[in-house]
Amino acid sequence: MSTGPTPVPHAPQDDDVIVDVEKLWTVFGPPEHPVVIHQDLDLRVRRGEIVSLVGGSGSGKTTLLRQMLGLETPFRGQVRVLGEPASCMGGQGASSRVGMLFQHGALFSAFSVLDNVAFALRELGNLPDALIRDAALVKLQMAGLAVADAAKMPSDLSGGMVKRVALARALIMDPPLLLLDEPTAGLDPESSDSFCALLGSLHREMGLTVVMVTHDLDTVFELSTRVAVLAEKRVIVNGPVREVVAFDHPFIREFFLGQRGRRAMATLPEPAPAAQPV
Ligand SMILES: Nc1ncnc2c1ncn2[C@@H]1O[C@H](COP(=O)(O)OP(=O)(O)OP(=O)(O)O)[C@@H](O)[C@H]1O
Repeated sequence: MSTGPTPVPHAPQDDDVIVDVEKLWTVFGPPEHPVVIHQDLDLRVRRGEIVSLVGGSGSGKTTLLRQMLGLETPFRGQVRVLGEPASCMGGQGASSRVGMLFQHGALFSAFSVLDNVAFALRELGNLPDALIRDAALVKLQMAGLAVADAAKMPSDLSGGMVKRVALARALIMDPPLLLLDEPTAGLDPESSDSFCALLGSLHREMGLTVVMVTHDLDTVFELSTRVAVLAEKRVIVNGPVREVVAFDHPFIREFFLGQRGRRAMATLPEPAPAAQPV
C-alpha cells in the first residue's frame, strides 16, 4: 500500500519552447507610486526563431530582455527559459544557457579582447589556460575577427569590432539562446549590413534561437522570422512581418509604414503562393 501524497503529473513540456513569458507584470517604483511597465504580457519563442521585439521608447523592450536573462524578477507572472524560471538562472553556468549582447557591447575596458571573450570560461575556475585560449580564439574567428585582434584592448577597436567581440563573448559557452539589444545601433550602414549577415549565418550554422530588440527596420526585415510589437504594456501583435504590418495600430503605422518602412518592405520577397488542395 502506498503512503504519502500521490505525485501530481507535470504539465507536458514542449521542448521547442525556448522562452515562455506568461502573464508577466513588471512594476517599478515605490508601492505608493507604482509604475507598471508590463501588464499580462505573453510571448513564446520557439527553437530556431529570430524574434524581433519592437515598440516605442520606454515600452519595456530592454526590460523584457533583462527578465529573460534573469536580471529582473517578475512582479507577477512567469518568464521561463529552457523550461526553468529565468530568475533562477543567475550565477555560474548561466552563460551556457543564454548569451547576451548588450547595446554598447559592455566590454571590460581593462581586459584584452581575448580576456573579454574568455571571461565566462575563466570564471568556471577549472579549465586549463590553453583550452580557454583556444576556445576564445575559435569564437573570435567565428565572429569575423582575426587571431591578431586577440591582444588588442577595447579602446583600440572600431564600433563594429566591439560588437563582434561582444558577440564572441556571448557565444563562448555555446548557449542555445542569444539575446541582442540593438545589435546594429551606432554602426554605419556597411558595418551594420555585415553584422546582420554574420548574425544570420551564425543563426543558421549554430541553430541559435534569437530574441532581439531593435529600432532598425533594415535589421528587422533582414533577420526576423517573427516580429512581436510591444505597446499598451503587452505584446499587441506577434507574427511574420507581413502580418504585423497589416495590423492597424498607431505605432505600427508610424514604425513600418513611414518612408523608410515602405522602402524596407519593398525588399521583402513575395510570399510563396498558398498550397492548392490536390
Ligand atoms: N530598474 C528600473 N527602475 C525603475 N525604472 C526602470 C528600471 N528599468 C527600466 N525602468 C523604466 O522602465 C521603462 C521601460 O524601460 P526599457 O529600457 O525597458 O524601455 P525600452 O522599450 O527598451 O526603451 P528604449 O527603446 O527607449 O530603449 C522606462 O520608463 C524606464 O525608465
